[in-house]
Amino acid sequence: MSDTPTPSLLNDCFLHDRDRLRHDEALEILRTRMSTVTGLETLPLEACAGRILAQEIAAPRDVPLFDNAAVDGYAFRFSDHDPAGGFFRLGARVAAGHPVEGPLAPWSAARIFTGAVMPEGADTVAMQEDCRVSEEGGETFVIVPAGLRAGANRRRAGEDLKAGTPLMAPGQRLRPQDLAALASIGQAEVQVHQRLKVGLFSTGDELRRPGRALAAGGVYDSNFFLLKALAETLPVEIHDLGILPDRRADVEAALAAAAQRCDLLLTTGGASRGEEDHVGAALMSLGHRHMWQLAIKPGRPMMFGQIGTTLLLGLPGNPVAAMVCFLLYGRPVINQLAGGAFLAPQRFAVPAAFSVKGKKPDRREFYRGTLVTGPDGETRVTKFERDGSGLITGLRAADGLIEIPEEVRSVDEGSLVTFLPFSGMGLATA
Ligand SMILES: Nc1nc2c(c(=O)[nH]1)N[C@H]1C(S)=C(S)[C@@H](COP(=O)(O)OP(=O)(O)OC[C@H]3O[C@@H](n4cnc5c(N)ncnc54)[C@H](O)[C@@H]3O)O[C@H]1N2
Ligand code: MOO
Repeated sequence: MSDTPTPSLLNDCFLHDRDRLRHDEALEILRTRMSTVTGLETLPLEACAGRILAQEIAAPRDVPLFDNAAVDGYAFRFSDHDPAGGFFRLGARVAAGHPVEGPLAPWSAARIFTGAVMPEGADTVAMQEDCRVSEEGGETFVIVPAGLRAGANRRRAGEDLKAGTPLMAPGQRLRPQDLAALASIGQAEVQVHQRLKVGLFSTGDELRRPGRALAAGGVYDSNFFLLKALAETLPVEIHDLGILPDRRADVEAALAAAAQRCDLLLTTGGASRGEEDHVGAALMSLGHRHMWQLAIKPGRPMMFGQIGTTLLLGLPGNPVAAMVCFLLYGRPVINQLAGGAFLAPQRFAVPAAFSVKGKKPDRREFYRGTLVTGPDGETRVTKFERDGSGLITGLRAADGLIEIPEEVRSVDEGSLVTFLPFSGMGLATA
C-alpha cells in the first residue's frame, strides 16, 4: 500500500448519531486512504473473466479486417443494379473463411455467405430469400429485387474497431463482452491483477457451520456463506478462517496469523460494544482501528483498521447489517485494493409505495426494497415491513436497498426515494 491510513479517527464508544462518522465521510476515508495492493500476472484470456486489467490495450488492426457479407445471399455492384430490380449472371462463390477468387466480373453477382469476404467491386448484398435464381441457356441468373440501398447488408472493415483505437485501460473489470473484444483483436493473454487474498472470519461462541449439531443457544453461521458469495462477485481468493470463539486471546492470535497471509481480513460479529465483542480490542492491540461506529442503520458497529499492511473490515454480526455493510463499504474497498475503481452502487430515483414517520435524524438508513408495478404500469418500491437486522427473509425479498439520507425525518407515499438495485452492486437476480 502506498499510503497508509491515519490512526484512530473515531474510537469513542459513547457518541450520539450526530457525532458519529457519516456514510459519505466513511466512504471518503476508505477511498482516499488505500490503494492497490495486488501484484500482476499474465494469464490466458480464458482465465480472465472478472479479473482487473493491468495494461493499456489498443486495437492493433481493424475489426472486422475486411468488408464482408452480413447475410447469406448474392453480392453485386450497386451501380450495375437497375432500381426496378436487377438481373445478374451468377459468378463466383465465396464462403466465410475462404479466399475470394478475384474481382467481381461486370454485371455479375457472387453467391456469398454471412461473414465471407466481399469480392472486389461488390458493395451490396441481396438476401437469398428476396432473390430468385433461374437457369437459361445453360447459365444461372439471379434476380435481385428492387428497393435495396447501396451498401445494404455489407459490413465494413473496421466498423467494430478501427486499428489504433484505444480499447481498454488499466483498472477495468473484464466482463464477458470485454473478453470477446480482446479475442476479436487476437489477444491471447493479458496482464491482470492477482486476486485479492481475503480472509473471512465469523466470530461468536454461538456459531456452528451447517452439518454440525447446534448446542443450546446455538446459531448457524449464515454470514460465512453470505460474505463468501458476496466477495466472490469480485476478483478475490477467499481464505476460510473459520469461526472464532468469544475469547480475546484467541481472536487476537487468529487475526495476527491471518494478517501475515491475507491482504484484507473480513470479520463478522463481535464488532459492537458487548463484553463478548473482541474484534475491536484485538485490532487495537495488534494495529490500529481507524474507524468504528457510523451514523448509519443497519451497520452502526462497523469498523475499519489495519494490522501491519493488512486491512481489516469488521462487519457487524447481524446478517442484514453484514450484507449492507459489505455492499456499501466492502465491495468498493475490495475492488480498489485489487486494482480497480472504488465502486459506487447504481442509484435510481423511484416513487415510494410506503411511508415512514419519525425516522431518527442524523443517520442514514437503508431499508430492504422490492420493486413493484402498480396498476398504472409505474414502477414503485416497497419497503420490507419488518426492520429487524437478523431477518434474512427481508434480504431475500428485496431487489435492492432504499437509501434515506440523514436529514430526512419522514417519507410520504409517492415521493421519490433513492433505490440501489442489488444488480447494480454486482449481484445476480433470483
Ligand atoms: N449495547 C449495544 N448493543 C448492540 C449495539 C449497540 O450499539 N449497543 N449495536 C447493535 C447492532 S446495530 C448490531 S448490528 C449488533 C452487531 O453486533 P456485533 O457485530 O457485535 O455482533 P454479535 O453480537 O456478534 O452478533 C449479533 C447477532 O448476529 C448473530 N450473528 C453473528 N455472527 C453471525 C453469523 N456468522 N451468522 C449468523 N448470525 C450471526 C449473532 O448470533 C447475534 O444474534 O449489535 C447490536 N447490539
Ligand atoms: O447494524 Mo445493526 O441493526 O444496525 O443490526
